[in-house]
Amino acid sequence: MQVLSVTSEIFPLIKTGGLADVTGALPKALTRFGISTRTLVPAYRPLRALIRDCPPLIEFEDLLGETASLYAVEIEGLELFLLDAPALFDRPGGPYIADNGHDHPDNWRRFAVLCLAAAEIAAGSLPGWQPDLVHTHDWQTALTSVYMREMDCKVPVVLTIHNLAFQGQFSSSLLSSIGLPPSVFSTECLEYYGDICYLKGGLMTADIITAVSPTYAREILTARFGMGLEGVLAARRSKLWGIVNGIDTEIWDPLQDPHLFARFDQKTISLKRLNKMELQNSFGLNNDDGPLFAAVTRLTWQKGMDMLAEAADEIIHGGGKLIILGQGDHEIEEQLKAVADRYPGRMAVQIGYDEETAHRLHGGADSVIQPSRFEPCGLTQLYALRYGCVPVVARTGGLAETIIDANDAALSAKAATGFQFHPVTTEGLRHALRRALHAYASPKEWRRLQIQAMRANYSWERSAEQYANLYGNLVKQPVVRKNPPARRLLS
Ligand SMILES: Nc1ncnc2c1ncn2[C@@H]1O[C@H](COP(=O)(O)OP(=O)(O)O[C@H]2O[C@H](CO)[C@@H](O)[C@H](O)[C@H]2O)[C@@H](O)[C@H]1O
Repeated sequence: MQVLSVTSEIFPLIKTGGLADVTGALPKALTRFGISTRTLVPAYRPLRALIRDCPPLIEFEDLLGETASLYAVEIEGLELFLLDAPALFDRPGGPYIADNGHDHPDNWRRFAVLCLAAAEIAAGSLPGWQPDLVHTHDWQTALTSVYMREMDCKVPVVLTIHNLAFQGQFSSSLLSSIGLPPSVFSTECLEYYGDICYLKGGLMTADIITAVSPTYAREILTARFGMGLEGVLAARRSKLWGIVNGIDTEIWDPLQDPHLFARFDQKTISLKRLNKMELQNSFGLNNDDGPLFAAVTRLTWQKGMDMLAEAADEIIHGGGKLIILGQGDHEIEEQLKAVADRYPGRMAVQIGYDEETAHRLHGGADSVIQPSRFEPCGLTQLYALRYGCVPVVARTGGLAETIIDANDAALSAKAATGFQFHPVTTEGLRHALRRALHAYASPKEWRRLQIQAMRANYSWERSAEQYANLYGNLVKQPVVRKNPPARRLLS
């Protein structure tokens, strides 16, 4: 089966968050089911070197008035189509945000062009290759299925929601500029409170919708987590599935990780201490026996990092230390830095995005904290499990279903892998941190939690099979089945 995945980011080429991890890992995991994926991604400025000496596969003469070229390249086992539209993608800044910290003002146009190119490919524009199925991700690529419907292209489409908070909502006056007829400006398609909403268009026109965990798939049907789209999702409920993300166990492997000072596995977990010391030294923290907590995340309200700023004293007064790596809302960055200034030698904050430090933090920290107010799946807690960090997480979304709380029953069943808290408040977080500090004080109990965490299996194997089954049902091609099919969401 041939699949066209359409995405605005993909690891290792361009990443701002978990979306890239998933779009980079899933194609590799799907190959064992006979599924071959080609991924369409914009040729952003840092990626243009990859196409310098390649001839284009085809030229698009008019994608919403832009000329663009399509290149095929293979990188680290990923087959990519790079869409080179220099006026839209060859510029400074990140995929979504300009150097001035604001969204690129023409994001509506940049991602519409990406979607239109995807639809053209799906409809057969490429000589010798046409996908059996298209897989889109989040609002940036959700318009693909709208364009496909307008072209009467019948190739089935799966749309994955990684985060419903980002919807691609723009003025309805732009409709003709994205080449769509007035008929799509209806509640059945793009219309959303008088505006146009790219994600809604995708939700209404994709054949199947997936959310990145079964819990999140249920949550988004409620007003609390549905972000205004709960009604749309309810209308499409029979097409909505939840499949939990996996992790790339080659890139996130404590035994092979090139970024670690000391590599380890379950048997040699005591070596983790060396990473902790190296980390504490490099961040200017004291090298005492207290537990080292870490957080690697966007510093935003979603991720609850303001709550962590308020609860950090619980860690410090309990004898622990804390390192935070992240960037995001200026206010939360300043709030965290101000707390760190109060606790020299015990708390450090690194503002920025740094893949290597993220690995080192997982390699050395005793615990990773993820106090998200909502979390579709979450990957950091899965990396934490694999690296023997005992996670402290909010009981929401994918966090609720991937971490087994260390309550009495789970402890005696030797199943516990971390600490959950609910309600998701600063007080709730403080309570969970106290529980973690208490557990750390018993080395035997802590070691057991670490080993149980490391035994949890969140590789892509099972989840990729669930995607393969969904694809197989849509294109009516059997795939190799090893586990039961994905759970459909019924009532
Ligand atoms: N400052 C920093 N430096 C280095 N690395 C950093 C970093 N900040 C974050 N990261 C990395 O970015 C990724 C974040 O992924 P998450 O899944 O935790 O959240 P995100 O909200 O981006 O993803 C959304 O999509 C994913 C994928 O579906 C869902 O799991 C998630 O719930 C949803 O919100 C991880 O690989 C993490 O290590």
